[in-house]
Amino acid sequence: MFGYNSLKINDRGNLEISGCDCVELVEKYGTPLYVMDEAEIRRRCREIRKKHIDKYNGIALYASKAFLNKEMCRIVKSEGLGLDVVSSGELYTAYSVDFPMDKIVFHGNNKTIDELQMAVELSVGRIVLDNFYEINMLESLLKGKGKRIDVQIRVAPGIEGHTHDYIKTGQIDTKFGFSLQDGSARSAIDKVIHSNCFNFKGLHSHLGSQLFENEIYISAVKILVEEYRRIKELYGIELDEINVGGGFAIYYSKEDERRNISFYSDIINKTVDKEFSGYGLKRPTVYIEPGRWVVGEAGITLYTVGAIKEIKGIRKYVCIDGGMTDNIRPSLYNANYTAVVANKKESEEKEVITIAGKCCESGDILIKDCQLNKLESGDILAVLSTGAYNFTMSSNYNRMRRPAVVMANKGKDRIIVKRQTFEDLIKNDI
Ligand SMILES: Cc1ncc(COP(=O)(O)O)c(C=O)c1O
Ligand SMILES: N[C@@H](CCCC[NH3+])C(=O)O
Repeated sequence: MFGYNSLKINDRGNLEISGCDCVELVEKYGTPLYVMDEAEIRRRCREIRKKHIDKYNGIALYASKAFLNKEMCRIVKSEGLGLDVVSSGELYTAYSVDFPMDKIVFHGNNKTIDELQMAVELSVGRIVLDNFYEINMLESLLKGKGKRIDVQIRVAPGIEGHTHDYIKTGQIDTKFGFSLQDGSARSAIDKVIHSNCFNFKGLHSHLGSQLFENEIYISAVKILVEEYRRIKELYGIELDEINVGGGFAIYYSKEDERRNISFYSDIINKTVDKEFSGYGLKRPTVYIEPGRWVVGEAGITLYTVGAIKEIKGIRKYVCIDGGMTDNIRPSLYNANYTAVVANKKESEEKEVITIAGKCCESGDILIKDCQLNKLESGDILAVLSTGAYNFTMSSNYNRMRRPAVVMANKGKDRIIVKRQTFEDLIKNDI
């Protein structure tokens, strides 16, 4: 269905995800409900293993901000990928299930002293240095301990991807990393090389998210290799690693083309081969950090249709029992999604509707003007490709309770995150 591996319509006319009937899932767990296809997540992890780790001797970190909870950590651990974390909360979640700490890379543009301390104490694999404030804090922490840690330095290469402004990160004007244009990256490199607290492993750049082109990674590698050449010339050092970040795109709606991992990993690795050998430099280990690509298409959200309001000649609103609290992306980035009716066969009778959430915001619209089967109150609606940046960006606005997350796997389902209760909502209130 739409080329999704996870989804099909079964004999009853119901949507099925990884062999689980969505109507039965709703009867069992209620709505709104996030459902993730475990087999699809694992298939994607294995594709990354085969097409990047094994093929190019590379390293892949799952960017945990896309979708994280204890069970996801266990899956990533069992598939042998590393983890990119950006906060002590993400790190703690991984720690709680014995995720191998040496496979964790700690990012972030404003890590606190407590976070750095935790990262050092737990001996995470790499810290990605983002600014001078952090370098100084880490040095003072490490000096006391007589410890040296492995670091990468994040640089902003000064190139712009074709994606929403809010999810571009490679341009000059960004809060992330050291600028290559104004000399701050070079000062940071100098400081790190001369410090006896750090083992400088390589440079990191992340260009943005939902990037459909792969040429942008060629540009990034070409810019970064210049620095590797300069570092060798100036300091006589050849760095072991290069980290090109994540950003690989997925299918949300019919404007999007589906990308496989090789579309990105081949061009990245081949460019690294060519550029580094071109300068007579040793080939560094290539790190990639996909988040969305691993989980995005493996997830759907199920809703129950409630109120339906038609403004004659203008618009028909079909309201669902969730909205911007479980999927902020349409309101935040004008993101497009695809919806399907999950509890009845496709019929001839179609209509153009706008799917609205139940929050007190006019902007709480999940999909504007989409064509669907005629819907009635009580029908089940599925929004597709919600596996990334939905659960992790959910909120309690309007005191909505965060939905449960169910893992579907070849006809079996299990709850991996419980639905919040009313008691959860007030438990920290004094
Ligand atoms: C440093 C870093 N790495 C990886 C990612 C993962 O991005 P994506 O989910 O687009 O692959 C992000 C988020 O954009 C990021 O900031
Ligand atoms: N949260 C964003 C992507 C940002 C990724 C993290 N740097 C999204 O939903 O598309």
